[in-house]
Amino acid sequence: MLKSPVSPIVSANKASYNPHLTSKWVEVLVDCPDIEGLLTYRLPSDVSVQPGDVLNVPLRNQIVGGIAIRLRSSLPPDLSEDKIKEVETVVSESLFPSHYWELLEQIAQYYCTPLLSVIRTALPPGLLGKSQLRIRLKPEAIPTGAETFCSPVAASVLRRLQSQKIGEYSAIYLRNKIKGAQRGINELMRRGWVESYLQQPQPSRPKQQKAVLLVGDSPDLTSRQREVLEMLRRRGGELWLTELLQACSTTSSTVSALEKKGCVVIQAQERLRFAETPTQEVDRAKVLNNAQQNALDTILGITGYSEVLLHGVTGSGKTEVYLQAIAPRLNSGESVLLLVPEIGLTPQLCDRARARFGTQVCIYHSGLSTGERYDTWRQMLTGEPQVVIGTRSAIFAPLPQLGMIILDEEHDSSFKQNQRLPTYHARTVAKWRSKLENCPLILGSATPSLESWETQTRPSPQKIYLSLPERVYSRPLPPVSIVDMRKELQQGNRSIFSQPLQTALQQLKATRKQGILFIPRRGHSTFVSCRSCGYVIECPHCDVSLSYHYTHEGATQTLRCHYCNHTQMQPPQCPACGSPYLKHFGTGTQRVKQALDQEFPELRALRFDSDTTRTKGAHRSLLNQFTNYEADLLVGTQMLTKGLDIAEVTLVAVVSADGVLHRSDYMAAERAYSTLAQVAGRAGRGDDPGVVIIQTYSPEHPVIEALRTHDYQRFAQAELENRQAYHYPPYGKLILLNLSGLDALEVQQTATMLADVCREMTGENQAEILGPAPASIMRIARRYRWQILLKYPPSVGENILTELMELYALCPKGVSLKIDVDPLDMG
Ligand SMILES: Nc1ncnc2c1ncn2[C@@H]1O[C@H](COP(=O)(O)OP(=O)(O)OP(=O)(O)O)[C@@H](O)[C@H]1O
Ligand SMILES: [Zn+2]
Ligand SMILES: [Zn+2]
Repeated sequence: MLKSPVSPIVSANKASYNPHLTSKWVEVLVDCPDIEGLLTYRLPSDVSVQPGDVLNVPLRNQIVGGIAIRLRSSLPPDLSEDKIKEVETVVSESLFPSHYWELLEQIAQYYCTPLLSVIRTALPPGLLGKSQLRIRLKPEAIPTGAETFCSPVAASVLRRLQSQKIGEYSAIYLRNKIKGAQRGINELMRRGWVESYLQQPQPSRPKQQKAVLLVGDSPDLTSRQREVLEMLRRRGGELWLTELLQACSTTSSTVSALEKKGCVVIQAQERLRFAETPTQEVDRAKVLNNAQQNALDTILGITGYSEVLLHGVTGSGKTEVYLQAIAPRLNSGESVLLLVPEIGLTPQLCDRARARFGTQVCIYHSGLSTGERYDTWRQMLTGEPQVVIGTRSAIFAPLPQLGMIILDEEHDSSFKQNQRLPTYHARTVAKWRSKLENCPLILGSATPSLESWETQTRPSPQKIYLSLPERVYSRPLPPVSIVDMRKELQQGNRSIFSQPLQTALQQLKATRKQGILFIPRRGHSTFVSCRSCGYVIECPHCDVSLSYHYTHEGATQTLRCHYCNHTQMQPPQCPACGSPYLKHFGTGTQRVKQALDQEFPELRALRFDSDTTRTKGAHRSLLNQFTNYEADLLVGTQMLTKGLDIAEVTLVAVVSADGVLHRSDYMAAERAYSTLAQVAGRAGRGDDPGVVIIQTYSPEHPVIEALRTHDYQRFAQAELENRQAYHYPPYGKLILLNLSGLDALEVQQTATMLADVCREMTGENQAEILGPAPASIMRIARRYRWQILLKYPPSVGENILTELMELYALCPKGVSLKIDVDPLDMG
């Protein structure tokens, strides 16, 4: 167990210890963006509070929402008792699932992050701000003459509530109208005559719309009103108000007149969250093949926690196994978390899940608006069985009855947060969470991360390896041919496309099949340099060259920084020597598309990269165009590697593998293998067999060799041997300290100082401390960057984590420190 860097949360479910007997104070996370830390409040003697309860507390003459984080039996010395205000009410008890706070605390400890930052990452913004406490009568519990039993103030609250037909008011209203109302409310609650509840939020505007429902008829209607009813009847008895008004060219007063006559009901309804989703067909479970059935049976047989690695080659039907494993969980009232690397890239998965489970599917990711995230959260808290499909941050989904966690494409590095604290990996958090919840964790991939692979090599009853070695219907994996681009050049071929690729492209049109061209980079060219003096145009704010962007004939030629997004026009001459001869090096998606247009004008190509998919729904619409055969080729970056299942794709070509092969960090080979194997896996998923062509200047590279033979195991084994030799993960642990600041010298000096502190802290033998050294890109967005890498045996790591927290306090104001535990991006 980790030592806690902060005083531990009193866990709500430790029955042996009753915290509110000894605790007089509670630390509260208040819903107020400009307040950084926790605020301390006094606990009223008659109120019991547990961590995780939602409270109302006074703040600056207002009552605001807050979450009880920690109970305290004594005050910190710097707080004086008379300054402290009292908790107003408990709005909602145990809003969060029981192990939720333990999980957050574990994350804070492991990722060297203040608990508060973890909470802010986990909870959607405004969770508390929008919650409004309402008080309602429980008429069945109120005896006759109730008023005479209670205090005057309670009686006046009671009367006020009874005066209202629905018997309820917001707490704020009552407090405004009745002096001392809170005391009265508390008393009524104790007597069980009223209850409080959190008002459901008003869902954010675009989703809430007025619908008109046809409910009856009436003999005295105007002809206009009849028309409206007739329209409703013809359209199935239900229409959005706006559509109805438009269809009948009438005004809302006509419709409200109809409502008064009892013919229609106007109702605010939630417009389906995914308005862009086409209406779903119902999808039934497929008959599984033997390997799938075996995997499913094993998963269904698991009780409690187990870590399952579902290793299925591309197109082996992993998704079908997930879906069939989810169904019984839902039926037994449990919920399931299905994490995917990027939601925009998996419209197919979301559609399939919706077609199977309908409205029980809930999509959660950080691209949702604040309102949408909030609504989805509230929906999850209800405890209704549901499948939450989401990205990394959905691991924090507050599902009360969690029955299973699935990570699809578990090898994908987007599961790791590397920008902000906590730098958590959703897979690591998923392991903790499924242990806490005592439920299975399914890790699915065609190219498992070496970490997950290695875990399986150490047998344990709670580790299960399942393999789907074949594609569905025993379709073959596509043969992979490697093209040596050096030879192409020798043979005088200067095109981006090798001879074999040209032939394949020509056949595509003839056979009416489709292809995918993978290019590691977006933009046109990676850099622009001067032919006369060699000057390379760089970003003014970062130490990187600018990429050349040129989308089509006649478009503006711009230069853009892919790190800070600085954009400028391409200068007409070299800024250094004035020569007009600037050359574009490297090949990006735009350039490939242009070359295609020139060399294969009969092929229609669509560009699929982060430049063309910036707008909401763009992924889906581009993929729709492609599946509707409005294009022959999809030309794109990394995005192509994830989950595309398009039957007509028979050709996959990697235009240049070198861009992914040659990177300097220890993960480079693993990342290259999985990226290229995943792209290759898009070919031949339908009835027609596929082919894969990989163009490279390094055909002898071991990654390329392994791809040629689809031999993941051999690749994994060889790569693990490398890792072991150099004590890299999974045989060693890494922590990367990233420092950055505007003042180059200050950053460097701080880095030197921190490295010394680390050396003292960890002692000899325990850890290897590498650096300080400038980051591989030393300046990004004007900030200078230095790094220190800690490398240590897995066994000693956890004590270090606690001590590392102290480093934050050592940094001067101008230098920010980010501690990245288990870094994947060494940049
Ligand atoms: N038992 C089955 N019978 C018929 N078709 C199936 C079966 N299982 C899966 N399929 C279909 O096979 C295709 C590939 O399945 P799926 O997308 O689940 O593969 P996958 O293993 O997730 O692939 P990848 O990892 O490459 O994305 C899908 O179109 C799916 O509908
Ligand atoms: Zn020049
Ligand atoms: Zn820049």
